[in-house]
Amino acid sequence: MVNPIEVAGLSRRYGGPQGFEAVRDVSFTVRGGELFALLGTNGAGKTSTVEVLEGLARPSAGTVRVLGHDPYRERAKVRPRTGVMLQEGGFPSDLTAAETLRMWAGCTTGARPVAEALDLVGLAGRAGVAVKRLSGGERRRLDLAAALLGRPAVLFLDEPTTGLDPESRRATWDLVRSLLNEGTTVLLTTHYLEEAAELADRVAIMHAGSIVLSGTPAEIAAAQPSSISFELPVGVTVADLPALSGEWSTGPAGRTSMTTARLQADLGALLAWADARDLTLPGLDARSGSLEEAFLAVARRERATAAGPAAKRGGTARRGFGRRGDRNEVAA
Ligand SMILES: Nc1ncnc2c1ncn2[C@@H]1O[C@H](COP(=O)(O)OP(=O)(O)OP(=O)(O)O)[C@@H](O)[C@H]1O
Repeated sequence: MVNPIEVAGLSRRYGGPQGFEAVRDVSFTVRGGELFALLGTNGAGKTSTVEVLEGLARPSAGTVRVLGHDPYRERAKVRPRTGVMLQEGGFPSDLTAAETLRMWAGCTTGARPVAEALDLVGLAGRAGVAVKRLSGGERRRLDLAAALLGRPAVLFLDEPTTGLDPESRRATWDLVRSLLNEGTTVLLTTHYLEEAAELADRVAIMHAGSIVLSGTPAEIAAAQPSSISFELPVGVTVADLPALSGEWSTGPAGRTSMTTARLQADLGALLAWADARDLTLPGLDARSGSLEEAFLAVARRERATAAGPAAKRGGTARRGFGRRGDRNEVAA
């Protein structure tokens, strides 16, 4: 069976052949009923990638297939079976929420009843309110309702919960989970790592137009080192601490920390050392690697790259990071 989303060697350039390459040789597949999350810092190329999948732009190189079709050339075949929630919906501000969806339903094959779509996103009580009077979070939910009108087989969600309060965000997650259970395939971009960890079957972290890390959230987290940190007790210096598998260092906030691939053994040894001296380690924190750590490591490398002489994108010198063959993939 064909995967609902197939991306092979995708590149996207703005400004013609000599222009700026925002997406470079990106490949991934999304299986049926799966949620795939694209993560990355601002400007990493997520939206530029998703726009090609949505059929809004043509690739400069490579191929994309959505439900087995080219979403740009075969838009008429793909569009009725996909739902798209852009970063900005841009609905006319004088129409009410219900009128907006009715207008949208007019252009949608086999649309759900408007009342059902409003109910799904928790806006049933706001049906008669003009878009301009909805809060930012309510507008975001109206965008989602519009994307769901056509009962799409493939749903593109570009930062769907930006501006939502924590309760609405969780309600949206529940809705996305129920759509996944019904077999919908979802491509999500988000800046909320908790959201990706909650919802995604697989994630890819983009940097400077390329995928630099991909796998399940658990695989990515497990590939990150764990850490131990605490405040030095009075009268103790870093030199007094036991020698463990990592190096101790003291950060600007005065916390002493160590990264380790052997969290349990190192933590046990540290606690035994403290017990033997009757010491309390204030603010002791021990944590396993996380998706957030992986993301921050990518962002740190980005800053280091940007500070170096090879920082210019679109030029020839882009040393070391994110190049083909230089990827840090946890799993393909
Ligand atoms: N129309 C355009 N013309 C030229 N450059 C563009 C255009 N649109 C985006 N870019 C550039 O392409 C790069 C990728 O942008 P894109 O919007 O895809 O990133 P993103 O990962 O979605 O970022 P964000 O998280 O901020 O939404 C950025 O450097 C951006 O400035």
